[in-house]
Amino acid sequence: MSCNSSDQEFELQSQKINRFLENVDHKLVVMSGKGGVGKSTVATNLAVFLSKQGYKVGLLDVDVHGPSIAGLLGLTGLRMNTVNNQIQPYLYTENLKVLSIQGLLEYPDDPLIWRGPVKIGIIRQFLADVNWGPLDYLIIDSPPGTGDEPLTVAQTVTGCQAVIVTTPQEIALADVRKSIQFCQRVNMPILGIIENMSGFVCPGCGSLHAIFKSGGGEKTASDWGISFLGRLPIDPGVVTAGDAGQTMDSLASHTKEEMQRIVDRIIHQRPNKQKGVDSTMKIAIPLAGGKLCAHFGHCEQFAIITVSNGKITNHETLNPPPHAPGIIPNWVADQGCTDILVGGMGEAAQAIFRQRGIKVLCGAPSDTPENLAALYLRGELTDAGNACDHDHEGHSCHH
Ligand SMILES: Nc1ncnc2c1ncn2[C@@H]1O[C@H](COP(=O)(O)OP(=O)(O)OP(=O)(O)O)[C@@H](O)[C@H]1O
Repeated sequence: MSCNSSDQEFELQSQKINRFLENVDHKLVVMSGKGGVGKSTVATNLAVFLSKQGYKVGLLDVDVHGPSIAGLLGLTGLRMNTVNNQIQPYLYTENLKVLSIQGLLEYPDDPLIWRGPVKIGIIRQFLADVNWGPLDYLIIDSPPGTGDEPLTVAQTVTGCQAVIVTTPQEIALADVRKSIQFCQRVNMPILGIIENMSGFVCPGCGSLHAIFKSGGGEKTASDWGISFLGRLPIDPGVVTAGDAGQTMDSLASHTKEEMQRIVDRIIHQRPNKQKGVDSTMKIAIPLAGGKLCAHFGHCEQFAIITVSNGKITNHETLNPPPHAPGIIPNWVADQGCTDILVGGMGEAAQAIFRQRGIKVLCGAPSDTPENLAALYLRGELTDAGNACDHDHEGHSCHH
C-alpha cells in the first residue's frame, strides 16, 4: 500500500470518527497516574449511574493490557460482534452500550501483546466503526499512566475531558501531578479529580480509619485549581460487588450515595447540558482584594458564580493555577464557565475563550463580583471595550 492511500484511509477514518463524535454530548476519559487505584471501578459506576438517570451512555474500555470493564459488569464470555462491517457494542441495558477490548480475546486470560501503532489503530477503530448511535456520554476507561492509549484519546476525541482517579497517599499523588501536566500539554481539559479508597469505615464500630491517609486528592485539586469531584471510601463491598459483576448501586453502604454525589457533580460541571435544563450560566470574574481585577492574567483569585434560571445559586472563590501563557483561560474554561467579565484582556487570551465557546465582556468596572454579576444578569453591563489592549497574559500592565 502506498503512503498516499494509507493517508487517505486515515483521513476517511478521521471523518467517520468526527461524525460519531458530533453526536456525543460529553466525552470523558477516566485516567489515573497509578495502577490499581480504582479507575475502572469508577468508570464503570459512572457509566451505570448516568445510564440509570436516563442518559444514553457508551462505555469504552481501551485498557489494552488489563481490560476490566467486562468483568466488573459480569459480562463473561463477551465477544466482539460485527454486523454489516460495523462492530456492535454490547447492550448492557437500553441506555448503556459497552465495548471492551476484552471482546477480542478468545480466552479472557489471554494477554494482548501489541505495540503502540496497533493500539492506536484499534482505539481509532473503536471510535470509527462501532454502532454507538447518538450518546449523551461516552466514558472511556484508559490504562494508568500517560502512554499511547490516553494520548490517542486526547488527540482523537475532540472535546474530551479527563476525570482523574487517585488514592490519597503521596506516591499516587505524585503520579497524578504527571497526569495533570499530561492533560495540560495535550490541551485536554480536566473535569475533576476523584479520591478513591479514602479512609475505611470500620463495620464494627463505625469509626473512620485513614488507611491511605485522606484529603490528598482534594488538596492536589485545590493546588492546581482543578475541581474536586468527591471521594469514595475503602469498602469491602466494592470488591465483592466488582468480583460478582455488580456495581455500587447494589451496595447498602453509604459508598453508593458518595458515588451518586460524584455523578451529580459531573452532571452539574457542564452548564447548559444538564438534561432538561438549558438556562445555566457560570460567570468567571478575576479578583484582586475582593473586587474585579483589571489585570486578567495577574489576578489573585477568580469568583465563579453559577446562575440557574436567572438566579445566583452558587458563588465560589478559586485560586487559579500558576501564571503561564494560555493556562488561565483554559483553566477558566475547565471550570465549566460560560461567561467572563474582565476589565481588559489580551487578544491571545480572548482567542482561547472564543475557541472554548466562552463569552467575554471587556471594560467591566472595579466592583464586587456579586454586584457585577447582578448588573450583568439585568443587562446593565455592556461591553465597554478593552481597558488594556495588550496581552495581560504575558506581562504586567502599567495602567
Ligand atoms: N473504594 C474501593 N473500596 C474497596 N475496593 C476498591 C475500591 N475501588 C476499587 N476497589 C477494588 O480495587 C481493585 C482495583 O480496582 P480497579 O480495577 O477499578 O482499578 P484500576 O485503577 O482500574 O486498575 P488498573 O491499573 O488495572 O487499570 C478491584 O478489586 C476493585 O474492586
